Amino acid sequence: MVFRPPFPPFDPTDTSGFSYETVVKRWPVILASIVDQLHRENHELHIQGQASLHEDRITEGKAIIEKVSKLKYDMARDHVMEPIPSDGELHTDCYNTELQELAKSSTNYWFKAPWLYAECYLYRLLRSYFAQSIHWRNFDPFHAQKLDVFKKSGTSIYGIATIMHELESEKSTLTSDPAKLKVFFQEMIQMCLWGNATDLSLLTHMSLVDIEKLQSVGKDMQAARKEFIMRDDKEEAWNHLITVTDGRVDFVLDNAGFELFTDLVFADFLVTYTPYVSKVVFHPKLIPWFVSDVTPPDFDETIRSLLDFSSFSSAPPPSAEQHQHLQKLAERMKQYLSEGTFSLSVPKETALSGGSGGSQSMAGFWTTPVPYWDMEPHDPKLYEFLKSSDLVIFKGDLNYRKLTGDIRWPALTPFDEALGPLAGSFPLLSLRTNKADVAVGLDSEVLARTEAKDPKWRVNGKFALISFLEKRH
Ligand SMILES: O=P(O)(O)OC[C@H]1O[C@](O)(CO)[C@@H](O)[C@@H]1O
Repeated sequence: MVFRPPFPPFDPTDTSGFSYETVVKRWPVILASIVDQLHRENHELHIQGQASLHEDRITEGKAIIEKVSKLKYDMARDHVMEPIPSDGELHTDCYNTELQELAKSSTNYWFKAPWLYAECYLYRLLRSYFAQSIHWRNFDPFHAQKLDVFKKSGTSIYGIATIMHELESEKSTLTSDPAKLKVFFQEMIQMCLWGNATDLSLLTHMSLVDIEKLQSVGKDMQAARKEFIMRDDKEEAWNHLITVTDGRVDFVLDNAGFELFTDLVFADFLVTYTPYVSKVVFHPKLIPWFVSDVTPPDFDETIRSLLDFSSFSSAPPPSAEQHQHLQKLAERMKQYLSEGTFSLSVPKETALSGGSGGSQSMAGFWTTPVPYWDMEPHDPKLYEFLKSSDLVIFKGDLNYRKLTGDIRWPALTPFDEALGPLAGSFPLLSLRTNKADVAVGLDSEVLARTEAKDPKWRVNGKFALISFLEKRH
């Protein structure tokens, strides 16, 4: 039995909502950037002076440019959403069956379809253009963008690596003092939460000396940040974690680059310093997704970049010590990966779409349009796997939208109610900066205060929700 929520989903028929703005402004820009990227790739092949060698690839590239341009045209004119072509990859039926359902209510149009469905459909449709080609099957149109932003994050990456180095020298003090561990755990959550913000000034500097300070004057600092965190379940998450011994944590990943680095650092902290966690599984997406989401090739590249001194630009340039700190941290992550302490939910060498034909692995579900409350009937294997986790951390805004179905829930709706049948299946922590209209589990006073302060709190990325829910036994 699929779950039927009591309210409708967000869609662009409400022209004051964020979904309308996305369809009108954001998606066209994303499509235009793909076209630009493909032109650049084709141009590169030309100027290499080997156009005849790459003729087939160039021709296919032009055909994909045409398809993306037509899509942009159709979208702007609110044309009907075409079925996903049979491209031999995952979920065509799932997307097309839903499209037929939408057709019954004449909502199979770009400006009428539920936003969550339409946005997932967009990335799956784009994938089909590349998947149907011979020479562009393994091409990620967002890869250059992801790498570029990551390379520019050097200053923060070196800063965090040095903090982790300092932590190491105090390991015995830290591991024997749960109060200190708790402070660090909470800081790690903050780092991970704001990891996708461009303004990284919200990152707290962490050292043992600072922890002492945090424990005494911490209230003020937390209060300053609390203003932006509209729901804060860090304490609940900690109280859960300390009941676990040698457990497994799952990260349902969001963005590649700096955000993935913060996820890896949090994971490193959990297994290196706490007795609670001895294994971490990272869940990537199998296809290029929402521009910056982590695919298996991105994951692999991140570890390689962290190990390579020349990867990052930072101002001022890093010192030899900073290089060493990052090297050591990255070596430890690499070791955790090789010994299985860290793992991906798919083999790490997995190509886009899971390789030829696409594999029915545990990563496929994340690129369906299905709200997570229907995870069990749609992907029982994944559901069972997550049920055996000691904590599942859902990163970012899109995961939050899928957890809550991107439904017009009143903001005071309890978090567990908005999760539908998923609630209580496993201990769940959602770390989300608000970039879409849906928000639940809020306190009425916090809501009123925030509304008065910044009416754009739902979508401007300045506010955040840390939502934890325990497993029901
Ligand atoms: O990377 P995140 O945090 O999942 O954010 C993606 C979000 O960005 C948006 O594309 C809007 O900017 C939303 O559609 C989506 O939920």
